[in-house]
Amino acid sequence: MDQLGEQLCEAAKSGADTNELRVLIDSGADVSYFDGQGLTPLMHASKHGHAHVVKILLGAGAPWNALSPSNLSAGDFAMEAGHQEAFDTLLNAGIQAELVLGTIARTENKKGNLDVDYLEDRVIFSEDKLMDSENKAVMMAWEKPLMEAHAKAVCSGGGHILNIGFGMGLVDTAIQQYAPVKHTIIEAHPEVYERMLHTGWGEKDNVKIIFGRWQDVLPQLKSYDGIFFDTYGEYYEDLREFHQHLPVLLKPGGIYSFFNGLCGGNAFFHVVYCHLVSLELENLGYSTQLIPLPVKDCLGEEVWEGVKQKYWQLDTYYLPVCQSIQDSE
Ligand SMILES: C[S@@+](CC[C@H](N)C(=O)[O-])C[C@H]1O[C@@H](n2cnc3c(N)ncnc32)[C@H](O)[C@@H]1O
Repeated sequence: MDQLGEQLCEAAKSGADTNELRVLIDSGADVSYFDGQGLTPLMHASKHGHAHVVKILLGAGAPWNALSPSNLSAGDFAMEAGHQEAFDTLLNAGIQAELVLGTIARTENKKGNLDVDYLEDRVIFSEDKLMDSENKAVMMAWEKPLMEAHAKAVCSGGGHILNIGFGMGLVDTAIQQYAPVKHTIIEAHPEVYERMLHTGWGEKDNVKIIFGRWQDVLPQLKSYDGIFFDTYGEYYEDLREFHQHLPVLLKPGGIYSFFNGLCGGNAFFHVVYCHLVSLELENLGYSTQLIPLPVKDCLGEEVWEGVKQKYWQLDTYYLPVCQSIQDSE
């Protein structure tokens, strides 16, 4: 047991004054210390709403994204207890750190894992899911209501719709219900593509399928009234890269949306990433509205049977609806 670390945890818990904290830190107390409960000084301060302590610890280099044994971060503790000032301070720290380092999403892809060779591996189709060769879910049927809501958003202006990532075809089936003038689908996995052809997607009058990675087929694309993005085995960086192309791909007045599974295993990290992606889109000239959709009821434990990783563990899904800031004014 580290005496100074323990003392710092106690001081953080009791909301000690600035001097006391400084003396401890200057004497070498480890701001990243985990006590017997697996909690850091920052988690203790956040849990008890001592915003001044949170600021000092963050300033001294305490990691904002450390996790407790139950996978909660300091921000989760502040959020759960309703400590607004501590929460805002941690949120700001998280956004700043991720803007500079992008540490979480660079090591985690959409479904929360590293999947470099996904496009070369076999996939397994079943009625309620599409899995990769390691039994990680590429797409699951519980997302159907979400996909229907995404389709409604991107089809709101009619016209020409682009969807990236066919998966189980849930969003594309929903898009078809809006009878778009033209419906372009990009799919990169050979077996998913084959299945699209087998199930008649290649024969629909208004559908154009482009086989390949979106990164490679960009020169074949036009501009669209609605765009949806939902790939697998990619990182936040890929989503960011895709966003750089929006000014060319999205027509004036168009609507863009994407599957918002960012850090879907941790409520606070998810909030950080919702802010981050909105900020980055704003820098490109797009406003983002996040529409809350409750998902708790369609996500019982049985849904995850046979699936290697739960890529979504939160009660509410925030559906992004993005449009040019000029259009939204
Ligand atoms: C999560 S699923 C999409 C689910 C779909 N939204 C639905 O409603 O069923 C992701 C799909 O993106 C495809 N994909 C992965 N990387 C891609 C890329 N770089 N370009 C195009 N498609 C990609 C995968 O093969 C998979 O079919």
